[in-house]
Amino acid sequence: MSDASPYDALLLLSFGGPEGPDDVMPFLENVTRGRGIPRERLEAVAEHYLHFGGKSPINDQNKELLAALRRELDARGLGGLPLLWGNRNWEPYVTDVLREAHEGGARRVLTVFTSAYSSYSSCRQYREDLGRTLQTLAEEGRRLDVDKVRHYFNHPAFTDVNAAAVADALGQLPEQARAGARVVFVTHSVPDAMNDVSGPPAAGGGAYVRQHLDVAGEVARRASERAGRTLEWDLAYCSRSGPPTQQWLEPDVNDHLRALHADGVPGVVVAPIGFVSDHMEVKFDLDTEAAETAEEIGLPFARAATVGAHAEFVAGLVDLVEERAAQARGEAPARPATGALGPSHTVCPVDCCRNLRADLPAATGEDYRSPAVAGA
Ligand SMILES: CC1=C(CCC(=O)O)c2cc3nc(cc4[nH]c(cc5[nH]c(cc1n2)c(C)c5CCC(=O)O)c(CCC(=O)O)c4C)C(CCC(=O)O)=C3C
Ligand SMILES: [Fe+2]
Repeated sequence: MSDASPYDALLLLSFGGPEGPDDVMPFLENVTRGRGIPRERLEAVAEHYLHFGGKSPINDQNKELLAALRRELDARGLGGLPLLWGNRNWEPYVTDVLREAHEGGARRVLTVFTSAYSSYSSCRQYREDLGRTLQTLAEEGRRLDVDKVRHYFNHPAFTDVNAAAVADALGQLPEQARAGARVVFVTHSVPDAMNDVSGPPAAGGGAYVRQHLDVAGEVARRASERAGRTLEWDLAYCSRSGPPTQQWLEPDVNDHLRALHADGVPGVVVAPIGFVSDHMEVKFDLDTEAAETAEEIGLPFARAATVGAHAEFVAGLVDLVEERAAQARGEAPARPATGALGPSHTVCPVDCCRNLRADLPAATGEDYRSPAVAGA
């Protein structure tokens, strides 16, 4: 019998995205407030959204994931566990969602981020969103506690579903491009400085890249087994922003495709392991821009699916919910992980994925102290 106690609600915490053309600029202002993104970059990114009718794909993808999570929870006898959805940058905003949950009786909420890796952008910034929310609710006299599931980049469900997707995409390449095809794993670029401080300080930083390399190697190994031959692979990056003076992780996927073509590689599978669903970065930066680059140079190109709401991935997330709940009850559940890094920490250590701009309260960390509750 499944057990999610001591948690009384589960929250999917995500990025948020615009629902139509009028939302695009206000959304981008929410995302970039105080972050020093050049105006030209903002205008270019607004065009990406407008190219798709001003609507981000991310909200519908989250709704699909929520429906799949609901089915899996119900199937495991967790039909009574409320499932919530909140975002950082667009409605439904996480503060509103947790306020309403508190009103409905929730006191201890477990969260799953729609992001699998360690870094300020992919982990700590969500923890700060929760920290700010708990501060707001405390000022309103509401006490709520939150925890999160561990990073799932190396959970077997994540690596397995990605490996099947790579093998499928390989099969979509024209016959003559298949044998020597390269797998190009892609993730979101971040500033070098952000990568340098990613993960627990005790591990020496650089966790963002290290985790991706670990997943890439494991996914390639599993996809090679499926394909019956050893697949060569690289890691490339997309969606660089920020001023040109700042160093971000490279190579850019477009540059890398050109370099592979120049080396005589006959085809590529582009596998966006850095994304859990087909976000705008996947739809625009890969399916539109990188696909155009490949077309231009005559390089056969197939894009591997993201995990999305795949049943095996969803089951893995619910396994992680059960695992975290068991830990919260003082039990020692199995913590499966693929690759060389082992299961990630349960509670983020002090200065994990440090914020280089400001020191803000970040919930679900070792040094986090719940704010004083007004009137308590
Ligand atoms: C590591 C990472 C993830 C993966 C982890 C996770 O999933 O959270 C991610 C996700 C996402 N990023 C997204 C959108 C944007 N990110 C931006 C800006 C930035 N992202 C960064 C990093 C990441 N971002 C960084 C270092 C910046 C620079 C500014 C800053 O330091 O904050 C900007 C501003 C314009 C621009 O400069 O591109 C936009 C519009 C969307 C929504 C997509 C949709 O609508 O489908 C999603 C899921
Ligand atoms: Fe981003």
